[in-house]
Amino acid sequence: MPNLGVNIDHIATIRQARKTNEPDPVWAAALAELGGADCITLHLREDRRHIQDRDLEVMRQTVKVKLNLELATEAEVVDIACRVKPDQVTLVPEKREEVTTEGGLDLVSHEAAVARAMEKLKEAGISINLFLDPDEAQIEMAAKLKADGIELHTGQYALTSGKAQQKELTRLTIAGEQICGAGMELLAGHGLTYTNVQPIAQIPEMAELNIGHSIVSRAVFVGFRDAVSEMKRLITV
Ligand SMILES: CC(=O)[C@@H](O)[C@H](O)COP(=O)(O)O
Ligand SMILES: NCC(=O)COP(=O)(O)O
Repeated sequence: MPNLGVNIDHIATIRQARKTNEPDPVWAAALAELGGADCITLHLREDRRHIQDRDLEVMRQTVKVKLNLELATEAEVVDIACRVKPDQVTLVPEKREEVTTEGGLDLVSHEAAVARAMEKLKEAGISINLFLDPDEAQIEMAAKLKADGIELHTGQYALTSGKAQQKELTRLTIAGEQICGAGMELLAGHGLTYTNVQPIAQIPEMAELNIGHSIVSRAVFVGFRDAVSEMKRLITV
């Protein structure tokens, strides 16, 4: 049964719509813990469209479960991570103009940049995951770089249905076998919802799912703690 990582970025998206101080993602993190979250995930984007440096600093002091920071390989954010020391980082690709993360890292083309970032983060004693598409060559490269874990990008699975979605699930399952076979931890996330999460949670050896947008959306109507509890129940049946 996987752990639940709750991504609180989009609480900060609402706050940044007015550039004020509410709603506070720090409150959301506390309520997520009360609702059963095993990990709090936040993404410090280069353009600071949602999470701000202050959010990371305060959460480092207040979050009692695992703190997972998503970041690109840019030196500026890598240096922040090395200073603040979250328990875990997940290196992700970033395009300034994208609405949301559109795919996994391309390790084959960006090996040097990823290796540079990993070296600094390792020196700071932080566990490192890479956010990848379910692609054999990418996973092989991640093993070569000695990543601690791989978070599989489930965005394509989430965007499809029927046979196409089944095919994506098979790709993710095969990638999961490769990841575990190489001794890395298996995680997954992006676009997961209350209706599509269960087949992903049942992939053998799935250690953790990171889920944000769908939980924040439901929380608007039922409250954050209940929205998290409901997701936790779904992935642990
Ligand atoms: C890498 C990833 O999947 C997350 O960062 C998540 O999607 C929330 O952040 P964005 O919506 O800004 O991509
Ligand atoms: N890495 C995926 C994540 O943290 C949450 O993605 P989403 O559920 O907001 O699409």
